[in-house]
Amino acid sequence: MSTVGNSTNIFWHECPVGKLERQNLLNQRGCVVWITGLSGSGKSTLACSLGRELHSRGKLSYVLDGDNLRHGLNKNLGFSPEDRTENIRRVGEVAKLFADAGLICIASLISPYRKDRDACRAMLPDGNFIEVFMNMPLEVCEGRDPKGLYKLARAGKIKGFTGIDDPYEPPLNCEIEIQQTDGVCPAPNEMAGQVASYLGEKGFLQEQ
Ligand SMILES: Nc1ncnc2c1ncn2[C@@H]1O[C@H](COP(=O)(O)OS(=O)(=O)O)[C@@H](OP(=O)(O)O)[C@H]1O
Ligand SMILES: Nc1ncnc2c1ncn2[C@@H]1O[C@H](COP(=O)(O)OP(=O)(O)O)[C@@H](O)[C@H]1O
Repeated sequence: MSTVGNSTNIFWHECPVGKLERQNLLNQRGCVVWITGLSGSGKSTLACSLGRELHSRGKLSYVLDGDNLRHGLNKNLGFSPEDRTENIRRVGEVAKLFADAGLICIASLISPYRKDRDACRAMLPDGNFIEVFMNMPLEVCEGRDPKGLYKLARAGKIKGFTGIDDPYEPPLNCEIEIQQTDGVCPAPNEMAGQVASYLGEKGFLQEQ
């Protein structure tokens, strides 16, 4: 195809070393673990704990954290619905490249809109987008409030804060759900273990 989006007269260049060869080199399979949930639900905590767990098993992963990416790649974006959609689209595209590189890419973003997450899922081969829903009640997230943002949002000092005056659409068909048992949240290493077990069962932690 020579026209894509606003680009005309462009051509795809195939490289001689492909995804399969990279995966064989790494003895793993590339995929995207997409962690979604409210601010304070534990997305970054799970992402880091999973990264550590995979590293200890000799598996190469990389964390794409929403907050961090807004310091660089996405620093021209705010929190309007359009900007959030563009934020998710860009991270979806980057995550797809990491998965193609053979890595286990861990993306942790609020990603509040279902259609945006589904668009990222559609970028990847079937089964290679693993959606993890941090299903923590708003009261728990607000009670943690490590950055004091809920307090500011309640005081009207931040407008359009997810869960307060901006929507969060929970996944309908996620692969993994992390939730409390009897009001207790699983410890970070338990959450990471749950995701790592899923990756193992699905064959991502070995070459094909
Ligand atoms: N209005 C508003 N709503 C939600 N969050 C806000 C807002 N303003 C700033 N923040 C901070 O930005 C972090 C979320 O960035 P994301 O890129 O993950 O958001 S999104 O996916 O585009 O919705 C989020 O980080 P986490 O707490 O780690 O989720 C907040 O620290
Ligand atoms: N499983 C957990 N158990 C107890 N506290 C947690 C857990 N996960 C996260 N936290 C705490 O909750 C707060 C928010 O976690 P964080 O990972 O920054 O959330 P998010 O990235 O979704 O905003 C932090 O203070 C963190 O230490």
